[in-house]
Amino acid sequence: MEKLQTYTENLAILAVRALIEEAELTPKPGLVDIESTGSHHDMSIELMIKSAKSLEPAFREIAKVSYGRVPSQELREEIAAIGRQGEIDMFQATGGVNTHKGAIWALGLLVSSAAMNPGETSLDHIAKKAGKLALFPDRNLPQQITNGKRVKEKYGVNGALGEAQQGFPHIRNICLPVLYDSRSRGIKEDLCRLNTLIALMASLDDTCILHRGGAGSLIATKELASEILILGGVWTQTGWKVLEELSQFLIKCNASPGGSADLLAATLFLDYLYKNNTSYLSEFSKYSLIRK
Ligand SMILES: CC(C)(COP(=O)(O)OP(=O)(O)OC[C@H]1O[C@@H](n2cnc3c(N)ncnc32)[C@H](O)[C@@H]1O)[C@@H](O)C(=O)NCCC(=O)NCCS
Ligand SMILES: Nc1ncnc2c1ncn2[C@@H]1O[C@H](COP(=O)(O)OP(=O)(O)OP(=O)(O)O)[C@@H](O)[C@H]1O
Repeated sequence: MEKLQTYTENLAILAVRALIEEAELTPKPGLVDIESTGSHHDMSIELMIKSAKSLEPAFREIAKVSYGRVPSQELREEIAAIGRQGEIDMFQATGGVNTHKGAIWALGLLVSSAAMNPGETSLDHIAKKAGKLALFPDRNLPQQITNGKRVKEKYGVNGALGEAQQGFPHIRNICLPVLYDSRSRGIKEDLCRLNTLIALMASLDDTCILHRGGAGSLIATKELASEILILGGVWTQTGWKVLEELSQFLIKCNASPGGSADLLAATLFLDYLYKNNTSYLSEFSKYSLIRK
């Protein structure tokens, strides 16, 4: 019983920590970070941190109900109800600003999957099992039109739902390999994470960018991000110059890669599981690496 409590508690703490570390990563093109609010006029770093912390009870509850279970229709709907309560908690904490809706979705599913199989060390399996859960329909989903639904219909892209249902291919095939490859070159951790974000932006059909900036913005974002990678990464002088160009471009068209930010946070969460094998992490001190 005590072990279960420690484990589910730790998963929730790590999910919040991933959100805070994503927000604090600086610089990030178009997104909220420590030095800039990017293309978001109603957000700040303080608001992002407050929002992240407000989500801990929802993640804890998701971990608790998922513990030792397998993906099923019943579990899917239980998680959806908790996720929606998490959204309410977020809006309450932020005074109505959508700081983390997409992140609740991705991290909620991954927390659930990690709790289903305590001790699972394959990040691939955790991401794929989260995808199996997302394949069950949520029959209680409110029938409201969202920004994501609008652009998915208009441009025929997958969006957050498709990414999850496919078992998070961007995390498995791009983020984790890029993050680990960058680290193996001895690059500073912040730059490894930033390069991972850029690799995501070069490939993801981010409905946040499509909704605010249209197809032209998404194409240009992907091109500039790809150029950074071709130039050798954000740590090269020429790569850094294009990164600055990308930031200016996103601000100019008021677009933001919110979906990529969510998947970076989800990658960091999986990375903590890998590094710490959290199943029995008992000495973890709450938010130990998080700035006050
Ligand atoms: C599937 C969700 C994200 C709704 O998606 P939809 O595209 O309709 O909505 P919306 O535009 O409001 O939000 C999408 C968000 O996803 C992120 N995103 C955008 N593009 C992508 C992408 N290609 N891949 C991943 N995430 C993306 C962005 O942050 C964006 O803001 C989700 O909110 C939902 O269905 N929630 C119900 C609660 C639930 O089932 N929770 C279970 C896990 S907690
Ligand atoms: N550091 C970050 N900065 C900004 N957005 C982030 C960050 N991290 C994650 N996000 C994601 O970006 C999404 C918010 O993007 P955006 O404001 O474009 O969405 P929206 O509310 O659908 O659009 P709009 O604000 O135009 O109505 C959140 O759901 C969140 O999950």
